[in-house]
Amino acid sequence: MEEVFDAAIIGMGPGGEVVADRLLTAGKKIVVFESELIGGECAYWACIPSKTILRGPEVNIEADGAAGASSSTLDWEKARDYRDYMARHLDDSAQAEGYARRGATVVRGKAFISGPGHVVANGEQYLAHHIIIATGTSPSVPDFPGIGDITAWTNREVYTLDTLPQSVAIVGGSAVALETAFFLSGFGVEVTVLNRSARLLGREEPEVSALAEGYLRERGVKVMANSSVAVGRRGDGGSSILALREGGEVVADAVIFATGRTPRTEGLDVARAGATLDGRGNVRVDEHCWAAEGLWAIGDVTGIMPFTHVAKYQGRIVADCILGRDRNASYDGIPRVVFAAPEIAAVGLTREQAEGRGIDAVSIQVNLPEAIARPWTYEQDPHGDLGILVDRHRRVLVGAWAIAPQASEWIHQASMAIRGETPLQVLRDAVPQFPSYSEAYLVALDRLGAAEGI
Ligand SMILES: Cc1cc2nc3c(=O)[nH]c(=O)nc-3n(C[C@H](O)[C@H](O)[C@H](O)COP(=O)(O)OP(=O)(O)OC[C@H]3O[C@@H](n4cnc5c(N)ncnc54)[C@H](O)[C@@H]3O)c2cc1C
Ligand SMILES: NC(=O)c1ccc[n+]([C@@H]2O[C@H](COP(=O)([O-])OP(=O)(O)OC[C@H]3O[C@@H](n4cnc5c(N)ncnc54)[C@H](O)[C@@H]3O)[C@@H](O)[C@H]2O)c1
Repeated sequence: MEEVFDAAIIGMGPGGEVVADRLLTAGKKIVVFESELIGGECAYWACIPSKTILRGPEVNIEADGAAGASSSTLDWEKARDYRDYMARHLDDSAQAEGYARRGATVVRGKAFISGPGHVVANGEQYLAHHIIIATGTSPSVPDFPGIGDITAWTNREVYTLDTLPQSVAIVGGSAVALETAFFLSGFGVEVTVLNRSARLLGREEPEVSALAEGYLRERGVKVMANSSVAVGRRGDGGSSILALREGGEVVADAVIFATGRTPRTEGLDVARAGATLDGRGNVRVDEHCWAAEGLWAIGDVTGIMPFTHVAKYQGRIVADCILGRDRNASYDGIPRVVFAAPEIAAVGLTREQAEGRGIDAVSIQVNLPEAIARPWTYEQDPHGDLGILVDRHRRVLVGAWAIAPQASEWIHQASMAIRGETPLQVLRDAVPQFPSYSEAYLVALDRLGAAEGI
């Protein structure tokens, strides 16, 4: 009789790994398929190398601000070597052995679905009661005349760089563009950001966009708004030249495309197991991440919130559902952080989104040095801002953003307040540590209360 697995996981990025781990812990028999490296985009070409390599420039900027400290020259070779160590030198053999040791069948190869409960890889067919699609995304690169003539990079090339270029043009204006601009400018590379819209981080509040752009410019990054590439060509000495639709040219050693992602669903044949794709190619799922009978999808391939923490969360949801613990996913209050210097963090709704949902929301922005002590003890030329958005009728927080040191950490208070729908009176009764950035929430709530009578 043919072997039937409890679950087949296609794609072993952070989402797939969480499901695999939970099902193995529960004693389930699983088969996992990975066409590249176990750990996915995040571990080798995205979150881990980028956050590792950004740390040096961040420390340097912070050292310049701290009384009695000073920045020192960054050592690219040492930073690069540590990045490579953190990205496991692109070697996942320990991961593969680890899963095999725990009883999983590990298949290296590109898998596709041949019918309900049927997966094929390397010409072999595997049967499973549940199939989990966790195939993530690939970079989308715009097509324009001459793109083949220039040095075009995506996150893959940038986060495995061996030698730094002297100059780059970054096309895009969101998380990858900003983090990459901070990283490269921190290491002395001349950076131009070509953003096709009027503002950076266009899904966030306009205040966030303006502050982010200001910090980028402070680091010497040239930001060109409303700019898109018409034609590319190779210049003398091997440079890449971009002619812009709006007129003018940008010359750089390389062009980095930070222009979003495309779900990896091509050739997967999800329809054979009853799933459907939306207009962008994402697998459609319900609140359990259920796509069809015996078929689930998690992570970036769902297009819901393309972050590692969300892929992992959806992995927990699916594992629980498969293990008979019915569970719904909720996407309220999930943090969105750009690891720049300072960190840019946001959570919940923007004013525009709140208005779109018919919420009567009021907001306030607090400049941290003017409101609390921590920025002054942290650095000599203190900076930072917090914005909050409150539902006037329900008297709960519905959104927040912070651009300040360590904002990726203390934004979680807003995250919990939004997810738990904590009443304002409870938030006002909180007793944050003195002197900490967290004190800013109290100031914001008090000022909003005084201004709006809530
Ligand atoms: C530069 C950059 C920085 C980022 N930084 C952060 C960050 O700091 N924090 C954060 O939360 N998010 C970050 N992200 C986003 C994060 O990388 C993704 O949200 C996350 O990797 C999604 O995980 P996933 O498991 O859905 O997919 P992936 O990590 O893409 O993994 C999918 C896996 O499936 C495999 N696969 C695909 N098709 C098949 C097939 N047919 N058969 C077998 N295997 C297949 C792939 O090889 C891959 O290993 C960043 C993204 C980029 C580009
Ligand atoms: N810290 C983090 O959590 C983190 C860090 C990096 C990336 N990510 C995630 O990775 C994913 C990819 O990030 P991203 O910044 O590449 O994508 P994105 O989809 O967030 O943004 C794409 C950007 O490229 C621009 N763009 C798209 N097509 C263009 C074109 N033809 N010409 C010029 N500009 C164009 C868009 O206007 C936008 O600014 C996102 O989901 C992001 O959330 C997360």
